[in-house]
Amino acid sequence: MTPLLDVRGLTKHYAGPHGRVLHALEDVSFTVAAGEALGVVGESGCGKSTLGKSLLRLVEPTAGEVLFEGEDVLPLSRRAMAAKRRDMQMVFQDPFGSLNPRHSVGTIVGEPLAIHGMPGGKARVAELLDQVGLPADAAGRYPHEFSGGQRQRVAIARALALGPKLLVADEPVSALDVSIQSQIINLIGDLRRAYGLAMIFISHDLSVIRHVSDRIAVMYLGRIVEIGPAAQVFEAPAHPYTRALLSAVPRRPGAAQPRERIILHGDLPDPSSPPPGCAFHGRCPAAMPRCSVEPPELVSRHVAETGGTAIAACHLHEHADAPALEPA
Ligand SMILES: Nc1ncnc2c1ncn2[C@@H]1O[C@H](COP(=O)(O)OP(=O)(O)OP(=O)(O)O)[C@@H](O)[C@H]1O
Repeated sequence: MTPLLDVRGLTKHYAGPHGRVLHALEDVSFTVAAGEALGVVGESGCGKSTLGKSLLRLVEPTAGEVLFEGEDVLPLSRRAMAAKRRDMQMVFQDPFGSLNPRHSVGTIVGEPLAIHGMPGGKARVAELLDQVGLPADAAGRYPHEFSGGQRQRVAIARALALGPKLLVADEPVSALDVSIQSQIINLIGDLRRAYGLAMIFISHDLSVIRHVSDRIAVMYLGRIVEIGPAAQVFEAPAHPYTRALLSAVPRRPGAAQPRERIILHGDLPDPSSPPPGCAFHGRCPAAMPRCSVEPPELVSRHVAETGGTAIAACHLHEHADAPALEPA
């Protein structure tokens, strides 16, 4: 069956410092099925936002394909792409910057309907506000009258107005108080189920990603280094980078033993001069000599210990007789 979204070799280069090429996104491939939630996680600067924006062409990718329902959206004219955005919507991190302060909430939520000539008007806006848990009189008020969490509800209502099939949520709760974050995460989950929405949920925070994802992609320096079902990635992470990220997340209550904390030394390398070989080798506790020379491919390998399949870009995983990783 054709996946809803099929991303192939997606690459985005920016102009970097001193005339260099900044490799923000490098040869990224994955699929998302209708109704599925893919979490994308990685440190600041690894290319998560560039990925989200590239899918909707809010930045223009340098190379690759973004097949939405089997059709590559990258060659589409500006006009055809604008029409396609009925099906592909995005919610951003900053609920303060992403809403026009001069427009009432009713105008903001209703604008996509008006632009696309969709019927419904005020009644549909009222329905959307109700669905995101805002009072009916919110339509006549302005963004500054609302808290951060309420503004994010407005942004979500606007994104849902056209009945999209895919929602890209880029750090949608990172700017909010922790007490509000779970309310918005629950709201997104409820709406996703109600609308049968597929979602790409971008976050640097694995404990947030865990709650919302069917599958998880872990990014490092512009590439996916591990991807798989959420339970597999959480319970038996295959890539040493994933293991390090997870070691900082408290285990579920009742888990047998705490994870040993893996401290990563150094920073994310400079994406305008990526290291040779595996980009993670300089920080990797399991690095071997070949890691600094040969870039690893994303390969899948059956993990006897868990009975699952790990898909990771790591030389440790290229051979069936590779040494087993310790249970995470
Ligand atoms: N418009 C731009 N021009 C030049 N470089 C850019 C631009 N946007 C992003 N970058 C660079 O691309 C790399 C990836 O950035 P991106 O924002 O996609 O990462 P991220 O994982 O979303 O990080 P964060 O969570 O901090 O936003 C970074 O090195 C960033 O500095």
